[in-house]
Amino acid sequence: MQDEVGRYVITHKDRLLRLGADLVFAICEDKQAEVVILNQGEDTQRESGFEEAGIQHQNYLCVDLSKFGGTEKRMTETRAIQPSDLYQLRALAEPQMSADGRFTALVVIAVDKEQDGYIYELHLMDIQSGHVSIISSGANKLRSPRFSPDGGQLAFIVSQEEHGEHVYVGETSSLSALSNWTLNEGTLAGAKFKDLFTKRKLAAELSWFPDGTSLLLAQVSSTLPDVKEYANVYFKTDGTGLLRQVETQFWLVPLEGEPRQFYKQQSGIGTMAVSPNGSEIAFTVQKFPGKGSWEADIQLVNVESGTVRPLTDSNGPIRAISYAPTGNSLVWLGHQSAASYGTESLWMTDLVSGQSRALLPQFDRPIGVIQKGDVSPVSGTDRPVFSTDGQSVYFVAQDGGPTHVYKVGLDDGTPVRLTGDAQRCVSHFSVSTAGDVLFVSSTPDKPEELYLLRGGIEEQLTGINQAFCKQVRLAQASRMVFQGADNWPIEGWLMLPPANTSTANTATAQDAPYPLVLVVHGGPHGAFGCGFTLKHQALCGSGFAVLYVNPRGSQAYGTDFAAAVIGDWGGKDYIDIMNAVDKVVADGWADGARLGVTGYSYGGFMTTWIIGHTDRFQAAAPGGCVSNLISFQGTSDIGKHWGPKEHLANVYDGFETLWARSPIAYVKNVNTPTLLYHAEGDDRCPIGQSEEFYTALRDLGTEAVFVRYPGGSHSYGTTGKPSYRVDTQERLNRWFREKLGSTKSTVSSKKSP
Ligand SMILES: CSCC[C@H](NC=O)C(=O)N[C@@H](CC(C)C)C(=O)N[C@@H](Cc1ccccc1)C(=O)O
Repeated sequence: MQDEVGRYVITHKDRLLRLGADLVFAICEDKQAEVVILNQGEDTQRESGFEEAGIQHQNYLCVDLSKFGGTEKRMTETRAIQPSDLYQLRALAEPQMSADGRFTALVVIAVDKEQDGYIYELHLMDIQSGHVSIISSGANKLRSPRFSPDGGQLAFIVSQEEHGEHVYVGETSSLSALSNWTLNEGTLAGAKFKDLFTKRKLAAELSWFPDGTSLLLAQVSSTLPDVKEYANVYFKTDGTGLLRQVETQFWLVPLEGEPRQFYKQQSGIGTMAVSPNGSEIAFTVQKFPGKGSWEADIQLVNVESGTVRPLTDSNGPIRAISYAPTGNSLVWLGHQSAASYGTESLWMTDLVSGQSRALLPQFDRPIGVIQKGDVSPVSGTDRPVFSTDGQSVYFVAQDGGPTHVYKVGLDDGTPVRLTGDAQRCVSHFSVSTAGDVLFVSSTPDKPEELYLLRGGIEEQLTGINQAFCKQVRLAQASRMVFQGADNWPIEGWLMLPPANTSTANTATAQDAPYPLVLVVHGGPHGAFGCGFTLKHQALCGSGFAVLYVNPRGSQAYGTDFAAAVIGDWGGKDYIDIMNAVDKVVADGWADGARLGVTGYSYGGFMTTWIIGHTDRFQAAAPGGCVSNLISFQGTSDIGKHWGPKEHLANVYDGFETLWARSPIAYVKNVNTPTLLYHAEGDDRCPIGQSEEFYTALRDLGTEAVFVRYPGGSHSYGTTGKPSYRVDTQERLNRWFREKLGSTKSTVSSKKSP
């Protein structure tokens, strides 16, 4: 305890006794560290099997050292971060706060190395005392924790493979008195939980009816025959596979008594919400299920009669719907554009007229979580929330790199940013009735933690990844603005390998120029941002500088910027990217003779495009790439409706245009050693796209390696088997080390990054 600990928090006194209480007290007194015993009673649950689940439950001990003002110092020995650190990192999701602001619920996800899967925990924290009860569902996915309107109950869903999906509910006060519990095979042995409702498959969400006596759940069943027959242009979706016959049933599930099915339909649903008086449900449906396009509509169903009323006649996607407290309108995320680069904004629909209007007509930025780093296997939580007085709406938006929580008045259209001005990424948020904002946030050099914004003051509530951060050297990201084609400003970030010192995470300017790996994002209408990205950190940990930029086409810089890549893949986007590379080489940060390039999806397209147009890179690693825009249109799940809009050409009357923009057309020019990687189950950019490019490279005698991951989907790199995720990054690190080396080279003057 070298003055590193400000407060020693112990959950149960008997644990301290086992450690030798007198000795601990004496050391703490000597070092002026405070001892806090959260629970004076005996720790009767300690042998609940929680440890077997492989999670360290002392996580919150680390947190509070900084929260309570303890001096935070780095351990004397740190090590380079590596791909397998995915096994150490935790993802945080779906934060919720009880109505009285006393409790928070949070889903914490860890990687289970042995089972090659994920472990889910529900953390219930008493904000005042800091006491945390942890309910582990092990390898069973736990989601949708929701407090009842008065905060007295907490419900959540656990998916248990062959046992179906279970909805559990318990009293918040009893749960918060628990220490740690492990959920086994459908029962919460000994805990004060009710196993309320079970179905084979439930839609993602769970909602309380306003009187707190029942829950809304949607059951989804689907069938897929052996021999499939399709008569629509659309027949598959990446991630879920071939189109199925789907039925959705809405259930009202009382805490006491029999569940009642009040409506069913022969199609799936998107999101749903309960009206403030509980009489009606709003839900979204796909508008043209056989077309594969993204238009959705809102429908309303009466809970008593089961009658349905269509509300909207929308031209674009609709998701994340929320009722106004008056029950007169709904807000949602989506857009009304036919373009392939349509950016989601914040909309409000009047429940009488069905008319919709944009609440942020001048704020041309994507609303919602569009990037959140690459650790978490689950999507962001970004449903807009009305203030209790119904006069304004809270939402998250990405403006350039950072993603923040904002608030907008219903009639003023000007967003006010609420979260601090750090280069940060808010990935999940919720708002209490008192207006407290609970959110999960990360930065390029700090993984996800939970924060509370109350009365204008922001407080970090957890330190779940803090112990890990103290073990490793993390690279910092320096924001830069480059000059792109037509002199457009192009935002990017340079990360340098952190110095091998025990005192700081600072980069070693004296070691420049570094071998550099350029990383290109997907989309092209994705965007890099400020989320913690293990890919970037692990490359830096291997000794590379990492450059990532948002070329034209990226979201978060306005519609015109996103549109500027349409019909021009490999054109000015390529110049934007290469100008950034030129700049960091010219400024002495990167060694122009040791350059690597990698990217996924559209980033894989750009990687294969780059090596067909320049020999400046010594190694390339395209992942989940598109190499042939012609075969893409007939084989990708979105090929037919999205491809022609993006490339302004289709296979029948724009063959030459598509060919001219296809990396495979330039494969003869490639001299760069290339490692291709792809998931075999990818239906977005089917593996044939890599097969075509790899086959041509080998046929032409160019050095190439092809790595195939069984199953999975286009998103296997964040949602797939952890061992495949780690393997991918280890191969990338090895490939670039082998081709670029990672040691210091000589020369060069440099400017500040
Ligand atoms: C629902 S249509 C959106 C398609 C989306 N493009 C957005 O710009 C997309 O899936 N793009 C693929 C590549 C394309 C099929 C050639 C892609 O790059 N996906 C990336 C990232 C991404 C996904 C969705 C929206 C933005 C970026 C990926 O999956 O990593």
